[in-house]
Parts: sequence; C-alpha cells; structure tokens
Amino acid sequence: MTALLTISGLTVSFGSFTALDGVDLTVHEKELRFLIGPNGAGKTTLIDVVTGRTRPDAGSVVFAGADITGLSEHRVVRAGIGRTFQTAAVFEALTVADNVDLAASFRMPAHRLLRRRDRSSVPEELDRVGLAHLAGRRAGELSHGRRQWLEIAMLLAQKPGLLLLDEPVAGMSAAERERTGELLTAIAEETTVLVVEHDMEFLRRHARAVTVLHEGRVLAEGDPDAVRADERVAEVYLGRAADREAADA
Ligand SMILES: Nc1ncnc2c1ncn2[C@@H]1O[C@H](COP(=O)(O)OP(=O)(O)OP(=O)(O)O)[C@@H](O)[C@H]1O
Repeated sequence: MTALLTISGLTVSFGSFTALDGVDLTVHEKELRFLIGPNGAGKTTLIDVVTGRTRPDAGSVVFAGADITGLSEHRVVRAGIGRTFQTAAVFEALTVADNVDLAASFRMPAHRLLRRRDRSSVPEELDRVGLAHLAGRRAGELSHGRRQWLEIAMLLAQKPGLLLLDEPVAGMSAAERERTGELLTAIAEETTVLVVEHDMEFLRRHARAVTVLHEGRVLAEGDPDAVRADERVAEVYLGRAADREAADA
C-alpha cells in the first residue's frame, strides 16, 4: 500500500482552545477511509487544514510526496485535492452538464479550456454518478441527493488524486444513502476518498477503514468492527449517539 496523504503531528488552536492536538493520519492510495467522531472532535478542522482553509500551528501535510502544509486553497485544488461541503455548491441556473464542464475547467490551462467549448457529449462523470439522463436539466431543479451526486461529479471532473467528502449522505433518503455508498466504493477503485460521516448505519454498510477522532486526537483506527468493539469509542461516540437516540425517542 502506498501512502497518498500523510498527516503528522497536526495541531490547530483557536485562541486557548486546541481543536487538533498532534494528529497523525495516513491514507493510502485507492482507500475509502471514514473519519468519525463526536461533535467538536476536530473532523472539519482537519479537512480545513488539508484543503488550505486553516493554517496549522504545528505539523505537516504531505500529499503525493509533496509537502502542501499551509498552501492556499486554490493551490491545494491544483495539487489534486477536491472537497465537498455539507451543502452542495452547484450553479443552480446552469444545466447539470454545464456544471460539470465548468468544474473541469478549474484545473485546466486556458488553451485547453477554449478547445472544450465545442463539447457535445455528456461528461463521463455524469455517467459515473448516474445523472447522465438529467444532463440538460437545470441544477436548481435537482433533489438534495442528486445535487450531492452532481457535486461529486464536478469534483471528479477535476481529476483529483484525493476526494474529501463532508457528510455526503446527510439529509438523504435510505435509497440515496445506499446508492451513495455504492458510488463511493466504485470511485475508490480509482481515486482515494476520505469521508467525514456521522451515519453509523452507512458506516457499517460501506466502510472498510475508519479513523475515530476525539477531542482533537486520534482515538482509534481500524476496520469498522474493530472500531465499534473498542470500548473507548463506544463510550465517547456510540454511547453519545445512543444517548441522543434515547433522547429523540
Ligand atoms: N474558527 C474557529 N474558532 C474557534 N473555534 C473553532 C473554530 N473552528 C472550530 N472551532 C472549534 O474547534 C472544535 C472542533 O471543531 P470541528 O468543526 O473541527 O469539529 P467536528 O468534529 O467537525 O464537529 P461536527 O461533527 O460538529 O461538525 C469545536 O469545539 C469548534 O467549536
């Protein structure tokens, strides 16, 4: 297994509060890694550092052999890291196909961009996420789930080496979650994927490798069964989820 992303000793403080406290994390090529942890564990902060939104106070991020620590967001995109947010960022007034086409241009030199003007076929990325039949539809008309898939297609069009997905199945129906799990598994055959996700059923069905963050540190790592069997994880994460479910009932 070749390491694609190596995070070492990553530390981020906001004032006197330490959000990440010496995190080490290695993600290998073509891995589908899940990152879980209770609210405030530092998951989003970790993704923010990798993508250049937040500068770390200490530690390093190495991607595909290059030190990308502290690079600006657009340089990180150019380096080959794509990211989704909890709310899909699509251009509502444009068609589904044009969204993907536009996204593809973000990593493309201008002369190649001009040549793409005569595009006539549906981007292959729409096929991959099952939206080819909606290529001509305005993105603003898509359901929540389909918007998320469109955003994934837009990232794929940028040919990233690493995809970072922040809670991709939040708000999706059971069928959409299942489809998304299959999609991520298929994507990970070619592209490395790191998913932040709270949905334990989704995790149980689709995760192969899980990292658990708690209070800014890596608490546990391994396959989903081992992680679920870890008493510390049960206490800080599953225990709280169980409490929440009990409170919601
Ligand atoms: N810009 C900021 N300024 C101050 N504190 C921050 C800032 N960003 C995050 N934090 C704090 O850092 C901690 C980690 O936040 P983060 O969003 O990374 O957690 P998370 O694991 O993604 O949580 P959630 O599951 O709720 O999204 C939280 O306590 C949060 O309040």
